[in-house]
Amino acid sequence: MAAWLLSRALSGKSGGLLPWSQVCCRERCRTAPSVLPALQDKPRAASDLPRVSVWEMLYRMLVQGYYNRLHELQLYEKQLYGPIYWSGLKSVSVNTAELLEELLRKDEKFPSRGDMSLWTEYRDMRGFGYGPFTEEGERWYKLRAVLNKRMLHPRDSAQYDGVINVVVTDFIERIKHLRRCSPTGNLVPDMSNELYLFSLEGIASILFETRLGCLEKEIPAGTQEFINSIAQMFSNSMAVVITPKWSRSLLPFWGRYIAGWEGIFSFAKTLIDKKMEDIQQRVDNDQDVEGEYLTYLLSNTQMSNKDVYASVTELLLAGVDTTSNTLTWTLYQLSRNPEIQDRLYEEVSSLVPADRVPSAAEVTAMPFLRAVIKETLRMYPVVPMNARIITEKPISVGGYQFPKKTGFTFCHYAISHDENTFPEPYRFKPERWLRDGRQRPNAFGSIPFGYGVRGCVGRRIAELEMYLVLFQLIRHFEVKPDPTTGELKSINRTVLVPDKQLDLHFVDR
Ligand code: HEM
Repeated sequence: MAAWLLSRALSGKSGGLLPWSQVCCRERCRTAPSVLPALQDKPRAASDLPRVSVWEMLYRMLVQGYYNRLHELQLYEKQLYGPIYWSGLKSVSVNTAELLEELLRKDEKFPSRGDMSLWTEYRDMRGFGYGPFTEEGERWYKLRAVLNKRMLHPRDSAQYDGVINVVVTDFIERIKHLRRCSPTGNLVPDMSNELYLFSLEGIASILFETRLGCLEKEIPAGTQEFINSIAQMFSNSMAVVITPKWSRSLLPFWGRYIAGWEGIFSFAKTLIDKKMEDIQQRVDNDQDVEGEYLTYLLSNTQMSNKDVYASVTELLLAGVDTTSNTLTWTLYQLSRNPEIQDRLYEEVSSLVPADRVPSAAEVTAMPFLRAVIKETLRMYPVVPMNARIITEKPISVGGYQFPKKTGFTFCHYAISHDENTFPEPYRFKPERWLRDGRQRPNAFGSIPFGYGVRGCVGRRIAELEMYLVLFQLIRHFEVKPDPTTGELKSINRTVLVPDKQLDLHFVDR
């Protein structure tokens, strides 16, 4: 997901880049504004704000090597320039919860994150439609109205607990198998990879209504090719953004990038076409058409096939790395905080009898389980920055007046590490989210799924997947760190990922 962030960062339209630099900041530190006092009635001109030039951004990213720590740059820039500043020519970085709230409450009817040409070009070439990520304006609005049904409301997503629980059960079996293969009998190497396979299998079983075999001992060849295609598309995206169009026939990146998309779409299309044939057969035989999400899209809506291909593919791409990396960070933190893990175990083992798997209603009613995921997403917002372009009219934010078409970059990572909102921001403290009489943090301090009508459509599914798998993992195993792993740092690969492999011990309860 988040291709738009990649292209914005590199085109200088975004706020989030790098360093901890030695670049002289003395002057800027003196001039960094705070937000204007509410008493000042006349908004100031946007040109009064400090500005990070495109060259500074490039220097920090390429020379100082912060290209993969864009989230850390948000913290540094806040010190340097204050809570709101220009990044490049067209984008303004917003770096406090209060300003973020002010801006998002003024968001438009058809919110836009900006240029998505990195993804739309392939769809245009092949005549596919656009999905929820790439579509804009009224067409996007209508598309979301269709996609939201059966997905966004907790009541709708709850119906997938059976499908997800089957995948979770297979995942637990896989963990047991991997443990047996290790010299100590309980070590599972490379949890990020395992959780990626789990997340792909989980979301595909909802979207395609079929199993891909990611959790089998031998992953089927077609599924492996699909996984490789996704990796190929993402790994060539950066090169495609930074190299000029004229070089596409000379350099290998564009060809590989397109080949990645071809593999992704052809796999998705095959599965969707097959489902369509099944539905047609049932209709021809006067049988009821029953099914999950894909059946709903194919049989109950006005969507054309090419729109279904695009939407299902985009939902799938958005739903794998996000969920799997959040789970990776959760297990990492739980392994290092045994007292928090014990408290979670107490909750999961006391609320559901040991001989059955939990339902959606049961896991969503577990306050500590929910708090653990919420705290993980605060510390490691898997989408560490986001964006909006306000296209229709001028807008004032923080006492400054911006012309229409101004882009805004949201510094989610820095905002969710602001110690004014979250005391001890670098400590994993799920209890800060409990509704037990304590004061709740500012809601805009951590909005990992975005906000408003353009917010994450898969949020409820993602939460359900994460609750169900975490429940089973913690009920079955005590998760312990492997001493060779040490401390993990987060790096930015459009989503926040660990800088090295995470191996964990799974000891039977
Ligand atoms: C931990 C898991 C996830 C996180 C943290 C996450 C986060 C986000 C964020 C921050 C956005 C941008 C929202 C905005 O601009 O206001 C987004 C958009 C989106 N997400 Fe998720 N997401 C997750 C899982 C999923 C899953 C499982 C799916 C698919 C079922 C999904 C599908 C999408 C789609 C399609 C969009 C674009 C929506 C639009 O533009 O209308 N996400 N997500």
